[in-house]
Amino acid sequence: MTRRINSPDTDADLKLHDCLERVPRVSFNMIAGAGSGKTTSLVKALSHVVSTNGNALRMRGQQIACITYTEIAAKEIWDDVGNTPLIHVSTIHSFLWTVIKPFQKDIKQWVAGRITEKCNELEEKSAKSRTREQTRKKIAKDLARLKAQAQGLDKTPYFNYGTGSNYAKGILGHEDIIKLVTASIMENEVLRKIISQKFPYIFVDESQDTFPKIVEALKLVDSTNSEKFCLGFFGDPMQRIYPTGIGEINPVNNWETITKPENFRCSQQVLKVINKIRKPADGLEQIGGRMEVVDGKPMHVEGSAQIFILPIEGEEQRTANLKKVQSICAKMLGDDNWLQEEKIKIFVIVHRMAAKRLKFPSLYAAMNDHYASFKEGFMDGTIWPIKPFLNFVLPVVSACKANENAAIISILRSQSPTLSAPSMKGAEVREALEFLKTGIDTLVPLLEESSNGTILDVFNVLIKYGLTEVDERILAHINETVERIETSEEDVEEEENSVANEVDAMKAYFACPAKEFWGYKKYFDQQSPFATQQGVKGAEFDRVITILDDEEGTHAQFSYDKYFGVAELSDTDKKNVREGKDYVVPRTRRLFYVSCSRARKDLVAVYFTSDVEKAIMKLNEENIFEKGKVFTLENL
Ligand SMILES: Nc1ncnc2c1ncn2[C@@H]1O[C@H](COP(=O)(O)OP(=O)(O)OP(=O)(O)O)[C@@H](O)[C@H]1O
Repeated sequence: MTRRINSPDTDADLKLHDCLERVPRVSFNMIAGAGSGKTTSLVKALSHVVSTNGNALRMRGQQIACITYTEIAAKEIWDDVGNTPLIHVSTIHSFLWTVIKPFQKDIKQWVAGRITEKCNELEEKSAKSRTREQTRKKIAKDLARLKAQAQGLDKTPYFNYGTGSNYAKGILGHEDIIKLVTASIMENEVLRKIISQKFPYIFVDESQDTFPKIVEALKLVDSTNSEKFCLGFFGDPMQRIYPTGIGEINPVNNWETITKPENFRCSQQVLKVINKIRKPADGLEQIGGRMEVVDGKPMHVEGSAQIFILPIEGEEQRTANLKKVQSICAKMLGDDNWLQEEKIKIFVIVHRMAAKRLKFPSLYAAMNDHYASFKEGFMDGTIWPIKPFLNFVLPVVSACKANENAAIISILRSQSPTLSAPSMKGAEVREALEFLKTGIDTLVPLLEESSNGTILDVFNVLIKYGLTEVDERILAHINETVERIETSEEDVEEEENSVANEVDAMKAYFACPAKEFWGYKKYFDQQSPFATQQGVKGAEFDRVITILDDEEGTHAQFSYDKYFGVAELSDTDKKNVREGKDYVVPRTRRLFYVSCSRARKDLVAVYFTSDVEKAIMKLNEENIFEKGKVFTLENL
């Protein structure tokens, strides 16, 4: 068992354990600030149920469900609770799929309805007089595709869950899974009973970012079988990052609300900063702070928190200044770890900034700037254009560099179409291996640091030597057989997802230097010091640099200049304020809160702004960082 399980029970833990033991069961909502040990309480609750009720659950074939926001978080919790089969830890999509997958007949029926719904939407759009001819052409194609899929449904034997829906292939994407399962739960009492019987406990971590529809559906499962079912949410509305998240969850009458006043993560200086950031939002002030045993006695960790306000300047100058900040911190704090990449974490607002610094800017731009459908899957490595690199090129070239011949042969055996010919025997195998060796000898130099080889060059080698299967969609773009249909500008979503954009993205992708994939891989494997401010929820690090830079961000959602009062609010912002809606200032405050609260010991904010003078004035007024902890270019 790990540290999390071993940390002492707090009052909140005792209250929670009481909810778990009471008959009839009591659902609860744990709401507490950053680093207060919500995930720790969750892990301890899981362990508590296993030890008090495990045998009964085992006998009835029941499990405790724990829903996390990311696969990484799921793995961490899974490791924490010691991998027991009584606990089902997964992301929400994967959990919902577990719930619905036995009902294949109903899924097929729902898909048929969904296709009809999509067709109706398209037909309505096509019928509108302002729809342009080009858009109509695309709609006609989409309609034909959907109708073909509807006809092919009978032949689809089984539906599965994937990243994007492809009904003909029996794949349901994330969006469809959410729609399908929430609708089924809301409409079907039997399904609700089945869920609560199979999973008599369902816990949701990071509940502030859960879709409202899912919360509603789970609440209904709770009320359907409340005597024997326990639903528990663990969250912090101040840490809501995504606009689709529910934020605050309204408890139902008989639910317990559990709060945690402490912060166990942050040093004294960091705690002061995050309390001040939070003050204008809901005023919650955490107490305590990180403890360490010094000379046998538990002591508060003092730590440090400072901000550097620097001019925007060019990209190179910014990178140079960031290095200088690290040097100053090393000197000021007497800690050389600030100079080592693996000992610090740098939070950027968008991946693009990390991409520039890790030397994959064109690859990033190709996958982000043209075609909306590629964006999301690029950063988690799930989109089809990059699969041959992740599954074949990078592992093979790495194995070549390390002289691991057995690994190369094993990859080729499982992937190479040249080797898969059923008739291959004796001499033919030898010849094929020679041929593949020539292919690999041609491939490796294309990925060298000194090479100008492009991604298209790499694909040509893969195809010529039959090193690995290349997806039909990639082949179609290489052979330029994908028709470039322009869409009108009247529909942004349509525009972002048009075939023309896919063609542009693939063209830009093919032209990228292949060697950029090394930087991408480092980032993707989380081996670089960079992470995004949105992506670090739930994590913690000793030394944190968080970069506040509106120039780098293309997100209109966040603006540090507006947050600090350096830039004026736009008319839309003002309208949102008047209407009491969420807007850029609270949104940026929450992002700032999440990133600063990741620091266990030292926190450095580096704020790049076009108006340094005004920023200094505003920060001194705000007093988030103590006097003497606001530095400028002169201090570097
Ligand atoms: N009862 C406790 N005693 C001592 N340390 C604790 C306790 N609970 C949690 N911690 C430590 O505090 C840190 C934060 O815990 P945890 O990640 O569970 O907090 P959280 O509330 O889920 O954080 P966040 O919402 O900011 O992601 C971890 O290092 C954890 O080990």
